[in-house]
Amino acid sequence: MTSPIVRIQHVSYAYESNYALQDINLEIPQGAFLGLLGPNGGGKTTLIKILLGLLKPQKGTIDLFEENINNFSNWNKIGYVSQKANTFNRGFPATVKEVVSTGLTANIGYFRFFKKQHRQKIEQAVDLVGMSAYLNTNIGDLSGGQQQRIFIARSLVSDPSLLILDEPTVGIDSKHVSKFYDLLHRLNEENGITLLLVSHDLGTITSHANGIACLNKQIHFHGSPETFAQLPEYELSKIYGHSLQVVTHDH
Ligand SMILES: Nc1ncnc2c1ncn2[C@@H]1O[C@H](COP(=O)(O)OP(=O)(O)OP(=O)(O)O)[C@@H](O)[C@H]1O
Repeated sequence: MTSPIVRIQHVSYAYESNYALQDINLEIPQGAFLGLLGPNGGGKTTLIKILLGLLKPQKGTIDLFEENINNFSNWNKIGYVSQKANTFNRGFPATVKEVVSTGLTANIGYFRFFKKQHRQKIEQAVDLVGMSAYLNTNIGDLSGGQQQRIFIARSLVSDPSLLILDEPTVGIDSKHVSKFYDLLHRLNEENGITLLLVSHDLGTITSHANGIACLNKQIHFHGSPETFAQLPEYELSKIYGHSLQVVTHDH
């Protein structure tokens, strides 16, 4: 078995004296599609910020691609799509091509000398998300779902091995959500990109991810969606602080 590409060991993080994360242990194997679930304030964003190197935990260690995060420099291996990605105003003065090219900033020194390769990377990424017909379209003229695809393309131009998506379907209408998950499956299964998907949408995440981790200050569950769906209600309410029902969707 290959080593996990993310290894979180005994990580705790406090804002001033309030712990947002306590003794987190979590491993993400290469090729996983892990859904990270948790209530509001459960620490999901804090954990993502730690994985992106934006916050430094007071306790514990993190390895990314088998390297301690403090020595890790290959950040273009990690793509990030935030939930706020799809809030562009109509008329925002940038085309799809321009928006996607901003994902190359980390490699721009290299690409400055390889303009053709630069262009090809952008076109390939836009093709991968099924938006080739819109290369020269203004980003503000696209629907929320289309914009989110473009933001995924932007994160794909640097060839990430791990893609972190924070509530990527917030604000996207339901008919585009299933297409969006088709895209994620394609990236995961055909392109071998490991996915970490943060979501409140329990039903959708349990139908799509192949692993589930529940975070409410601590990791309360980490296992398969099938085992998660069979958790008794009292276990779920421990995770969420209130009772809830898992409604699975067909895909
Ligand atoms: N900058 C900050 N300063 C102080 N406390 C913070 C800060 N950011 C987050 N917190 C607190 O840390 C805890 C975890 O917050 P976090 O945003 O990581 O949770 P979350 O699971 O992402 O929530 P949501 O689903 O609402 O985005 C919460 O109690 C929150 O109030």
